[in-house]
Amino acid sequence: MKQFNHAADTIKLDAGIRKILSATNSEISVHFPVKMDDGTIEVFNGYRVQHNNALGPYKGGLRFHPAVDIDTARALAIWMTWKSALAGLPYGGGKGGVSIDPQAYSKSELERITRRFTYALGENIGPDVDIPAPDVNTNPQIMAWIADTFASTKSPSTRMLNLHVVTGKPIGSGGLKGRDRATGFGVVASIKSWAKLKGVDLLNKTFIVQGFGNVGYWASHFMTELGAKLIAVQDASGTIYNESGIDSEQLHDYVSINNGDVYGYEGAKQLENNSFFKVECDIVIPAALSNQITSENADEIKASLIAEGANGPIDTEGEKILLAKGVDIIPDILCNAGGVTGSYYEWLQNKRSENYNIDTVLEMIEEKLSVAFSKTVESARKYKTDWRTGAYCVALERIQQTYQERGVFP
Ligand SMILES: NC(=O)C1=CN([C@@H]2O[C@H](COP(=O)(O)OP(=O)(O)OC[C@H]3O[C@@H](n4cnc5c(N)ncnc54)[C@H](OP(=O)(O)O)[C@@H]3O)[C@@H](O)[C@H]2O)C=CC1
Ligand SMILES: O=C(O)CCC(=O)C(=O)O
Repeated sequence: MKQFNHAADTIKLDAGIRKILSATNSEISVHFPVKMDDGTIEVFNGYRVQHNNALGPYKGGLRFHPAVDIDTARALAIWMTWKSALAGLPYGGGKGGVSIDPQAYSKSELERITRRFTYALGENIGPDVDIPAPDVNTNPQIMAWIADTFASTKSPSTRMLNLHVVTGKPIGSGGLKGRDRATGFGVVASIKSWAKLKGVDLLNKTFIVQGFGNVGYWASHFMTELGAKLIAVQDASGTIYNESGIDSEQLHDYVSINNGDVYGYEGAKQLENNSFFKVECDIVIPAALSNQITSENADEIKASLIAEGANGPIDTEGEKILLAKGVDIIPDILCNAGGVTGSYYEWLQNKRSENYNIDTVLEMIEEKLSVAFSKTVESARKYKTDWRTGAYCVALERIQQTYQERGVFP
């Protein structure tokens, strides 16, 4: 809300629209029972927050993590509204999840948890209402279970018209070729735009990545393709470092047989967790959770660029320190918008019964992000402000325009 208020002041946002955007439209909290493998019943807490739908159906991921609660879902839903608006997509913002550690459950328990959660959400989601997608600890398999459960509540004649209730599905179930890499690809597309703007050659530039899941791995993959060198990675299991470079593909193979963890990878040495952000490098890519860079560690960062793959990785105090040091920050709502943009093309291909090829998808994502990057930089120049505020201003102006054209009530 601090970020929103600052941008709202900057563009002198209409007072009524400011009130509307300061509140969420709805906050759904469900408690649903699931039978465990041993026959006992557990009751889970799930959330879906729908912030605003002035531009189109609510859109945003579902997270399965012990830290998910209504506040997390609210912050993430609000960011989705700005992100979709900035990328020029016909969506509003929503986000949600279930408060669980998925590692504590078997695959069949996770399937039942996902299906009961979907059932509990009922008509609050739908292809033209609110369209979930993958986020932390959720994946194409989970999306397929959601699509199947949601569609099975419809009459047989309309079942197939409901599968795009979620994006990020497996390819065989209407998923988009390239949605798996869309967010990491978009992070690197934004870094390329930054490099072009600043006249920086990315060849041999060093980078570090926090989080080596979907976003962290694919960002590393595309950075490596450009000739940049990955030198440190941190995930929940620990921190690894090799100044001569870490092979992102080998690490990915290792992680996939090591319970998702980078810890123990032989091609690098282990570091203390609190040394991660101190690593001497050119670019930092946070791709894990929120509030990782704060007033406690912002001063330790030596890079000239932070590309926010994660949502909200830098808190407002940490950001002030970084901006004062002259560090460039590509804000989350721009930098990680490749994911929701890929989701948009999946939704569109489902609606149109089409099947895009991967080169077309990546081209379309890069084009949208390059436009969003230019608009952000222009807006920051116009309002003499930082890039995050510039990006918010673009998003808020678009939403303000729609309210002013249509009247206050969507
Ligand atoms: N998936 C998408 O399309 C999009 C994701 N995002 C954002 O990107 C971020 C990552 O999402 P995604 O890659 O999908 O999620 P994944 O679940 O695929 O990966 C999450 C990664 O974060 C690591 N992690 C978790 N907790 C910590 C911690 N305390 N310290 C360091 N690392 C940690 C995990 O480590 P471990 O495996 O050891 O638990 C894992 O490597 C999130 O902020 C998400 O909201 C943004 C836009 C789209
Ligand atoms: O793909 C989507 O719809 C949303 C992705 C997401 O949750 C995000 O951008 O944070």
